[in-house]
Amino acid sequence: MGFMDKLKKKFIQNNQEEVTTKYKEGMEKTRKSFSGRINDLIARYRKIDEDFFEELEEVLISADVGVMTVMDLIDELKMEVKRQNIKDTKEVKDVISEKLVEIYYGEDDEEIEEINIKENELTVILVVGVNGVGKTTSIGKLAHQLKNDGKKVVLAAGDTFRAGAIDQLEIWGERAGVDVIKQHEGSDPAAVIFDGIKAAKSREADVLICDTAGRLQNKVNLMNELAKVKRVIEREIPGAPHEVLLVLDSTTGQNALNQAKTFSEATDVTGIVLTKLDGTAKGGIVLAIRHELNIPVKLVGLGEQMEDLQQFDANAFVYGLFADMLEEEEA
Ligand SMILES: Nc1nc2c(ncn2[C@@H]2O[C@H](COP(=O)(O)OP(=O)(O)OP(=O)(O)O)[C@@H](O)[C@H]2O)c(=O)[nH]1
Repeated sequence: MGFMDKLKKKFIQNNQEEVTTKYKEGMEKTRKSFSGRINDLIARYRKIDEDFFEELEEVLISADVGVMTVMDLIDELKMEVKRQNIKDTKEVKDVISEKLVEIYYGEDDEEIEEINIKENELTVILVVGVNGVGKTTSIGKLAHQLKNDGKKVVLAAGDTFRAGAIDQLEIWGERAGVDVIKQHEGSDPAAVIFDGIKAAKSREADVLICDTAGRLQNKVNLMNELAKVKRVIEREIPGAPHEVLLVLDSTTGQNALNQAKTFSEATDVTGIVLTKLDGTAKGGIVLAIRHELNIPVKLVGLGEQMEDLQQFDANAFVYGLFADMLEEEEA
């Protein structure tokens, strides 16, 4: 049984078909482009040779997989093709799917990296990222999901810089049915977050999600602002923040990678929220982020609905990428 068949079986056994459907739908653009180009390659090359690998390399790079990641992946593929003595290009697609999962998880045990939510104590999540990437939307969706899981959630409107950011967060708070702590535009973000902590404590909340402004023009300012916010949080709650989530827009490709570099230099980013994966044909960015920056992707945006923010699962991701392979077989 091939890797993709095994994946399918595993998802069915675990009653996770809903997850695979979300990924399949959300990754349609990437699948059509990426998998389509690989199909085209396979049709043109009967035998696996150097030229085949060279073209495959181009396909992977143009899907934003990242040059370093692609090099490693191609090396792995070459070894595996030799080891299994694969001659037929048709079989190679299954090997690619397997290696993509392996390259994502790297040396780690294959394990989904969940958001770190503490039991019986207040969890503080700091959310950073530049404007327009889907930060507010993602905070709203996360709040909604945590609330559905039975958690009491409070939001702190720490983006006091962008006009309208506070109102927007309030709208999401209303939608999700959670409290939003705010001050006026232009006030000190650290002060808002301080208020948020006080409120979360007195209301016995389980999770406090803090929005922040993401001004990138000046790295020193960004660093200072984030450091100040973190100091306030650490002082009030030892061991917090429990997560620093960086929101990136997957449609921005290399820019997203550059933002990740800048933010991880400014603060300890513990996880990535990758939005708008449904809006790009270059979903390979997930692999580049993980492999080249070594920061786990914890959540992905697969659409505009509340439930479309999904925990990242590399197996489901690869399943979404190559789902047409299984349908071909079934047909
Ligand atoms: N299709 C799709 N759209 C998304 C996703 N996440 C966010 N969006 C959309 O992206 C747009 C920008 O999102 P916002 O949350 O308003 O952007 P922003 O991050 O608030 O800006 P800041 O709060 O200033 O950082 C909105 O129209 C969202 O609906 C996603 O995963 N898929």
